[in-house]
Amino acid sequence: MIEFEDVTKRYPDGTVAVDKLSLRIPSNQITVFVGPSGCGKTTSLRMINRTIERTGGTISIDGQDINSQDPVTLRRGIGYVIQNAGLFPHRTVVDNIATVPRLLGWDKRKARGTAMELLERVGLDSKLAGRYPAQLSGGQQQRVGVARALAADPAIMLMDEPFSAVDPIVRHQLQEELLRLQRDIGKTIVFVTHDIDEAIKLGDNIAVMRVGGKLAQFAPPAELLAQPADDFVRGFVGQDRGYRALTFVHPETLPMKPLPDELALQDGVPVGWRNGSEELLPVGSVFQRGDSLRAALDAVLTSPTGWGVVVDEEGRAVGVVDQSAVAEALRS
Ligand SMILES: Nc1ncnc2c1ncn2[C@@H]1O[C@H](COP(=O)(O)OP(=O)(O)OP(=O)(O)O)[C@@H](O)[C@H]1O
Repeated sequence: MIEFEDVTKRYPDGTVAVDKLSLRIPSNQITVFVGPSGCGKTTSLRMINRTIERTGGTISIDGQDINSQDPVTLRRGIGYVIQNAGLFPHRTVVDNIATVPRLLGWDKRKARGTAMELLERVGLDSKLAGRYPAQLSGGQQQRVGVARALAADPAIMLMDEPFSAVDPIVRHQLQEELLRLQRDIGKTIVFVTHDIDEAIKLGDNIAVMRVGGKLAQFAPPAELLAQPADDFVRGFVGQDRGYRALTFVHPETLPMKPLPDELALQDGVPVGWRNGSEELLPVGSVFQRGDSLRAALDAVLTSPTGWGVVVDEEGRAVGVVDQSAVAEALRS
C-alpha cells in the first residue's frame, strides 16, 4: 500500500500544487488520479518516486517512509511510464527495455533475454527488437515504454498520461492490453489521466482531484458514478454518468431467446442479418452472458433488427435479447 498523509507540495514560486492530500493506494490494483489540467496529478505521482520532493506530510510504501530510502534505489524499484514513451532515441528497442536491469548490474544476456520476453508480453513482434524508437508507431513506442517500466519487475508502476498522444483506436487497444497484462502481473499501478472515461475503464479506484491539489473524492468507479460527492465531481463525471454507470450493472437475468432464422451464421459465428436481398445487414455489436448492461444496450441499439446477439467465449451465437428485455432491465 502507498499511503499519502497530509502531503503538500509548494513550489519555490509559492504555487501550492498539492494541498494536504491524504489517501491510501491499495496494492496490486490500478488507482487512477483524474482531474482538470493543473490540479496536481503529475506532481502527486512524481512525489511517489521522489522525482519531485514533497514539502509537507509523509508518503510511505508498505509502512516505510520513502524519505528514509535512497531516491535512486527507490526509483529503480518503481516503473515509470510517460506520455510519448520517453524512450532513449539512440538505443534500440531491446536495449531500451533492458535499461534498468543493466543499471541493476544484470549481465547483458540476461537483461536482453528478459527484454525479449517482455516485448512479446506487451504484444510486440520480436522483429522490432533491433529498431530504434523513431522507427516505431506511437502505439508501439508506448508498448515499449510499458515493457521498459516492467523490466526489473517492480512492485509499483507509475503511469503519467501514457496513452494520451495516440489516436483513439490505438488508445483503446493499449487500455485493453494494460488490463489484460494487469490480470497477469497484478502490480500496484498509479495512473494519471485527465480523461474520465479512461479512469472509469482502467481504475479499480479513482481519486478525483480539483485545482489546488485537493482530493474531491476517492472511490471505485461504480460508486463515483452512482454517488458523486459534490457538484464538482458530478460535473467532472459528466452528464451521461447514468449511461456510463451501466458498465457496472451485470444483468444475470436478461431473458434470452433462441436464434432467429434471419441471423446468418458461419461455423456458429454471426455474420449478418438476412433481409430478403443478397446482401447481409451488419450484425451490430455482440455481447457475452456476463457482460454489462451497457454492452447489452449497445448490442440492441446497433443491431438493425433490434435483437442484440449473445455470443459465447468463442464468438459463437447462443441467443438474442430484444429491446424490451433490455429496457426492462434498465428500469429495475
Ligand atoms: N516547477 C514548477 N514550479 C511552479 N509551479 C509548478 C511547477 N510544476 C507544476 N507547477 C504548477 O503546479 C500545479 C499542478 O501541476 P501538475 O503538473 O501537477 O498538474 P496536472 O494535474 O498534472 O496538470 P496537467 O493535466 O495539465 O498535466 C499547476 O498549477 C502547475 O502550474
